[in-house]
Amino acid sequence: MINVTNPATGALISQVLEHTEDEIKAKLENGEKAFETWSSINAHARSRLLRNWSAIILKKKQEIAEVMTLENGKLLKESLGEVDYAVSYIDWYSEEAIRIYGRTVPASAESKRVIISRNPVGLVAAITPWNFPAAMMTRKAAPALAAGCTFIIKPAEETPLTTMKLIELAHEAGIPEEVIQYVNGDGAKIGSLFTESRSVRKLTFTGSTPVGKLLIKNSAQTVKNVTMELGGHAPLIVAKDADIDFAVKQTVLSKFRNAGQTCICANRVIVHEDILDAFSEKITEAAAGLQVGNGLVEDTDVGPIINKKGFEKIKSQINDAVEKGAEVLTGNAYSANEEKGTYFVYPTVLKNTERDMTIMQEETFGPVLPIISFKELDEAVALANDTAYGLAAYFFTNDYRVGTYLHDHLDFGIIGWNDGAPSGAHVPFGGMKESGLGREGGAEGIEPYLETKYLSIGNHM
Ligand SMILES: NC(=O)c1ccc[n+]([C@@H]2O[C@H](COP(=O)([O-])OP(=O)(O)OC[C@H]3O[C@@H](n4cnc5c(N)ncnc54)[C@H](O)[C@@H]3O)[C@@H](O)[C@H]2O)c1
Ligand SMILES: O=C[C@H](O)CS(=O)(=O)O
Repeated sequence: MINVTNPATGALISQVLEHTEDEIKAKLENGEKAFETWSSINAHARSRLLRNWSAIILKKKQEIAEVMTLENGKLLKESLGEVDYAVSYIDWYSEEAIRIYGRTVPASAESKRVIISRNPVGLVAAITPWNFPAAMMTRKAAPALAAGCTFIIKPAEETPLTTMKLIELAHEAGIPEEVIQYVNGDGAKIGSLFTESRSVRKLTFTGSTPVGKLLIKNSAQTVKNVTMELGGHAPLIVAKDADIDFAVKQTVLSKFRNAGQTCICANRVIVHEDILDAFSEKITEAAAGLQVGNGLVEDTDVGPIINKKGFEKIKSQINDAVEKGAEVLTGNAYSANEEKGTYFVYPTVLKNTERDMTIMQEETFGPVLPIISFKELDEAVALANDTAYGLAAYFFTNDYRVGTYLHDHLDFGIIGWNDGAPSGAHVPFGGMKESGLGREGGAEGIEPYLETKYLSIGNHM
């Protein structure tokens, strides 16, 4: 059994059966068999079924959001927002389903004709993280189903309930049970079953970079098509001319969403030396004013850390920075109860950080904001790009030349210019370098679920 607990209280909220190896293999076979029927249903019918799914989820929005907050710990208002965000992917791909175009090209001889078509890859296996249990699932399931693929997912052990609920609602919407399925259990074990299986033609993973690397390696044995949405370490540059108050608001929005546990949270703030004190003072005041507590309580701004492992990583990064000379402007305070298994980190702002500090090199995944200063723009770019990651980056400036220079020189897949919240179903979300492979969302997000086939017809009249 998997014990699902509330990270804010430690209370056991549910127990979920782990699937056996035989059950998982049977589901994979069923998913492969169901592909023939599902992929032959016309795209307009698939589109309608996705719209049904979207409508049914929205009717259950409050219930789903409450379950999400109970198992994830995020604020109820964030869970409500995530349900809308998750549904936006289903809506977007319900429309893309009927816009998967092929084309003809001029043949090389009068007796020939050439037709190029786009076809679903087959059974898609997905593995998703705990931090967005609804959106990370629909960001994969919606384009896969729209393309005509069948789908099986292993949600994170911390947050299986939200994903299980969404799949139950998909069946209620008329999407057949074998077309979209879930399995629960140990990630490593199920990951191996997915990568070894020849029934699975596509593996899509959202999670940490180390696990992503392992899955890419193991997928080579059957040459699987892979999408990897991995770790991040977002820089946030505040230029000399920036509107400081606006930059502070957007930095708080980016940094403290989901208690700092998102892949695109600002992880390093790089501020021009002329405005360093003014920015530091304002961001510290804002961070110190955030309420920490249970996500179900209305006035809470920052919920719990998901587990002890995440909590200890955050603490170790703060301790390392302080030992190497960082100044704590606010935070570096904790509320932990080992017996209950509850862990809270108070919003923390660090100043006088240096590149050699762990917090400047590794993803934090917590409500901690290290600040470093720069003088010339190329120095800011060098600091920002000094990471193995390439997911999201942000900068705040009203100078067109500064903005275009930074856009051109920052090596990140997602860039927010005066925008701390750049995500959406309409844009190709994803990273460069060790932040992953492929994109999810937008026109690009259905491509990973399609194979291109061309037909050359000879001896034509
Ligand atoms: N790029 C994105 O879109 C995105 C979105 C959300 C989270 N993330 C990243 O995910 C990480 C946080 O999530 P997490 O702690 O759940 O990550 P994680 O990699 O530990 O776990 C993610 C999923 O992988 C499973 N898993 C764990 N070990 C596995 C293995 N050996 N083989 C197969 N599956 C395995 C887990 O059970 C879980 O379902 C952060 O690095 C964050 O940046 C990235
Ligand atoms: O944590 C990663 C998510 O993809 C962030 S977002 O909700 O998509 O912005």
